Order: sequence, then C-alpha cells, then structure tokens
Amino acid sequence: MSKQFTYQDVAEHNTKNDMYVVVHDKIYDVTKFVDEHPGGEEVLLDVAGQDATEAFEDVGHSDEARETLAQLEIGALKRQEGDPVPNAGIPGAVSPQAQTGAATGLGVGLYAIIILGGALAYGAYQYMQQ
Ligand code: HEM
Repeated sequence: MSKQFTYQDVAEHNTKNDMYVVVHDKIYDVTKFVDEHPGGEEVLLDVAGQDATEAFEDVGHSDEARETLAQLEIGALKRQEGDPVPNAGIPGAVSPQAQTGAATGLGVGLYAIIILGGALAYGAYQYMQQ
C-alpha cells in the first residue's frame, strides 16, 4: 500500500525547493519537476502544497504529462473532515457539490415543467375537439 498523507502533511511542502501537490487524491513530489515544467514554475507555485486537480485538468494536459505525473507519485491522500473538496474538472463528471445542490432541484423542476406542459397541451387539444 502506498504511503498515506493528510492534507496538512502536504500543505507543509509548499515551497519551490520542497513541493508536493495533490491530483485526484494522489500525492506528487514535484520539487525536481518545477524547473522543467513547460507551463512554467509560477503555476506550480500557485498550487504548491494544495489540491492541484482542477488546475491540472483545466489545462488539458497530454497523456505524456500524465505519465510524467505518474512518475512523481509518492503516496495517496488520506481525507479528513474539513479538507477542501477538489473539483476534478473532468467534462461530464459531476462534482459532489453539484450532486447535492441546485442541480438536483433544477432536474426535478424541469420534469415538473415538462409534465405540466404536456398536460396543458392535452387539455387544450381536448377543448379544441369539442
Ligand atoms: C502537477 C504536475 C504537473 C505536470 C507533471 C505537468 C506537466 C506538463 C507537461 C508535460 C506539459 C507540456 C504539455 C503537455 O504535455 O500537456 C505541461 C504544460 C502546461 N502546464 Fe503543466 N503540469 C503539471 C501541473 C500543472 C499545473 C498545476 C498547472 C496550472 C495551471 C499547469 C499548467 C500548464 C500550462 C499552462 C501548460 C502549457 C504550456 C504551454 O504550452 O505553453 N501544469 N505541463
């Protein structure tokens, strides 16, 4: 089993010379990679010691980038209550927030509108036939 890190453990490695990031709940030591990153060191410094899932996915990194990432893996994230929830940024994937919140409400509301619209149309049709 891979080594487990808490979010706090990762947060301590937030400098250019000692940098961990979280991507999809895995921990990566990107210290040696910072200078080589084609996207520059600034963007990595922005997410140093944090969950970089969203930033990483938003850019649309290539498969090669994902392979590089895999080589830097040092462990997995042990989630604890109160940790920031990442937004994976994968098209089509529903984030935990979206599942519980407004999205579900809107879904039910839409069904209601469609059914109501159908009923009204049917009523109007019956009325015209009279
Ligand atoms: C955490 C590990 C990361 C790895 C291993 C990595 C790797 C790479 C690689 C290999 C490329 C070259 C293009 C490609 O193959 O897709 C690249 C480009 C890029 N990366 Fe990352 N990246 C990481 C994180 C990030 C983060 C957190 C950001 C934040 C926004 C970022 C922003 C960019 C940008 C903007 C480019 C495009 C550069 C250009 O084409 O001019 N990367 N990255």
